[in-house]
Amino acid sequence: MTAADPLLRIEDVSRAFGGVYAVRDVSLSVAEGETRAVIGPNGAGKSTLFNMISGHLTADHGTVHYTPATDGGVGLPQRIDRFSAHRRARLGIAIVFQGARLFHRMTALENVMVGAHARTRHGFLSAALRLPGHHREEAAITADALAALERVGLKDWAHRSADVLPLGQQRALQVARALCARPRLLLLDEPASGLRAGEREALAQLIESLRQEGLTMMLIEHDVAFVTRLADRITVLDLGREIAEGTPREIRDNEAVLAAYLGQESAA
Ligand SMILES: Nc1ncnc2c1ncn2[C@@H]1O[C@H](COP(=O)(O)OP(=O)(O)OP(=O)(O)O)[C@@H](O)[C@H]1O
Repeated sequence: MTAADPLLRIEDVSRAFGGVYAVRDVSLSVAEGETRAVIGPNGAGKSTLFNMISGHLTADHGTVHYTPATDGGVGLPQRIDRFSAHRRARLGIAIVFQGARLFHRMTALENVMVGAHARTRHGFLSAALRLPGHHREEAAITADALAALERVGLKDWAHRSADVLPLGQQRALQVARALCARPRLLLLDEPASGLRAGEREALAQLIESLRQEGLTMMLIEHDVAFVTRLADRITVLDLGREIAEGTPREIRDNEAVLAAYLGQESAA
C-alpha cells in the first residue's frame, strides 16, 4: 500500500432487491486509521452497503478493493467483491451485525473465543470435538480473548454468563468478539441502537479508544450528533444513493442532508 492507496475503495457499487435498488452507484474510500460514519434515514441502504463490504451480500455491479496486510507489512490493493465473507474475514474485515446475538448460557470469554476460532487452523469444530492439536491453539485463543475483553473494558466479566450482562456491555462484548479476529477494518452496524444515554456514552468512549489505537472503522448510525464527535468523515446515504460526504462539520451544514432527515421526520 502506498500513501495513495486507501484501505478500502468502493466504486460504483449497486445492489437491487426485486428490481428495486437498495444501493445505487455508491463510491467511497476509507483511509487506514480513519473512522467513517455512514448515516441516513431508514432504508437508505446502509446495512446493504456494509454487507457488500463484508461479503455477506454480493454487489450486482461495481468493485470493492481492499488492501490487506502481508507478513512483511502492507500489501497491494486486492479486488475482493467476489470473495466469500469467510475469505474477507481472514483478510481482516470484521462486521458486528445490527442486533447481533450473543450465545446465551456461555460466559463472556467463551463468546469471544467463538470469534477467534474463525481464524484458527483447527477451527471451532475441532475445538468442540477436542481433536488432537487444538490444545496449544486453544491456549493462544484464550489469551487473545482475554486481551480483547480487556480492550473493551470487560475483563472482570470474563467468567460470568453473557446472559447477565446489561445491554451496553453486551454490545461491548460483540465488539470484543470481532476484535478477537484481529481485524484491520471493523464494521459496526448501529452499535448504539436501543442503548440508554449512559450506555451510548460508554460505547462512544470505547469506539474513541479503538480509534486512538489506530483501528480503521466504519460505523452505521441514525443519530448525527452521536457520530459527529466520533467520525473523521461521514458518508450520507438516502434511498440507496450517496447524497453527501465530508467532515462532520461539512455534513452538519449540508442542505441535502438536512432535507433527507427532515423528509423522514415529516413522513413519520
Ligand atoms: N434481503 C433483502 N430483501 C429484500 N429487500 C431488502 C433486503 N435487504 C434490504 N432490502 C431493502 O433495501 C433497502 C435498504 O435496506 P437497508 O437495510 O440496507 O437500509 P438501512 O439504511 O440499513 O436501513 P435501517 O436504518 O432501517 O437499518 C430497504 O428498502 C430494504 O427494504
